[in-house]
Amino acid sequence: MTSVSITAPAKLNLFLHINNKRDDGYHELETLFTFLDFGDELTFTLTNEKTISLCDDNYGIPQHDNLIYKAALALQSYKKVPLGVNIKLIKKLPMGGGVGGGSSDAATTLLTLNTLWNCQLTIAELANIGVKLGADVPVFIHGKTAVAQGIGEKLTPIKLPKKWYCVVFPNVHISTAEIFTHPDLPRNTPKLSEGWKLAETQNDCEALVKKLNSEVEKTLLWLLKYGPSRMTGTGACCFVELDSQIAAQRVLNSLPSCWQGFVAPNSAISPAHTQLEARLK
Ligand SMILES: C[C@](O)(CO)[C@H](O)COP(=O)(O)OP(=O)(O)OC[C@H]1O[C@@H](n2ccc(N)nc2=O)[C@H](O)[C@@H]1O
Ligand SMILES: Nc1ncnc2c1ncn2[C@@H]1O[C@H](COP(=O)(O)OP(=O)(O)OP(=O)(O)O)[C@@H](O)[C@H]1O
Repeated sequence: MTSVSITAPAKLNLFLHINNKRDDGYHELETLFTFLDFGDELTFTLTNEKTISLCDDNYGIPQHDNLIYKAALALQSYKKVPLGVNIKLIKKLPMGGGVGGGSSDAATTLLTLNTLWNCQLTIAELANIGVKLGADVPVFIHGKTAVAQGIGEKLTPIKLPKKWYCVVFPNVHISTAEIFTHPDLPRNTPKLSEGWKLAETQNDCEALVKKLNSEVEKTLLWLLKYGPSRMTGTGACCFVELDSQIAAQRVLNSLPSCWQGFVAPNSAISPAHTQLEARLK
């Protein structure tokens, strides 16, 4: 049976501005997404029955709630696919960490099964299925470093220099919904003007998350020793950007044992796309 392993990469929000709250409760954002060359590992094995099954070393998410299962089911129903799949997940990305693990798993599932099940959907069609699973899924489907607007689905690709990141998970899981519904969240950052500079941006969730979670505040302060530190998404992961692998690894080597972390370079194209393309050649 055909079997293929593909990475579901982490993302970082290099900045995250909240411009407005919409009537449906979602927020208008401007955010810069970059992918990291590090992520969950998903192995897909096709089956002749229509069953979709997931094996995930018990991460505590029931199968029917898992975004991987939901993504596979959504594509199978949309294209009336007569085949099934067994999916094995090796989870490396912290859940509720702001690195988009669940969304990335869902996007990698849609991209890979589109190929393995020969669905022939376009990227736009897959993103349309994906956005119903989460606001972050489309950027992983498009797979290019981009500034996102809307709720995160209107994407403008952008080029960034290669950098290395040390990403730290302070062992607190933060609910995205809790932050977005909090009365103290700032929601009126003006839209970016032409010629904006990264140094003039911020993460609008950071002050609130720091106030609610002292571990996040401690992590940001600790990282400041090595360079400007920032939180990704609604947290809890925080990162520092460095010019070399050696410098990033040095930060990780001195990480207090109460936190976890990883080092990775950014990747202009999502590793999931690069791996799938290499497989198709
Ligand atoms: C904050 C980010 O991580 C930035 O990348 C994302 O926008 C969140 O994306 P996500 O986790 O895929 O979000 P969803 O699963 O769609 O939504 C989680 C929760 O966040 C809120 N949410 C999400 C995105 C957005 N633009 N406005 C929101 O208010 C939703 O009301 C929902 O209650
Ligand atoms: N395959 C999956 N991996 C991780 N979380 C999943 C998955 N499927 C469903 N979820 C649910 O989605 C929630 C958010 O998970 P995720 O790891 O994507 O958070 P996050 O990194 O904070 O995302 P974001 O930055 O997009 O808000 C989890 O708490 C979990 O309940």
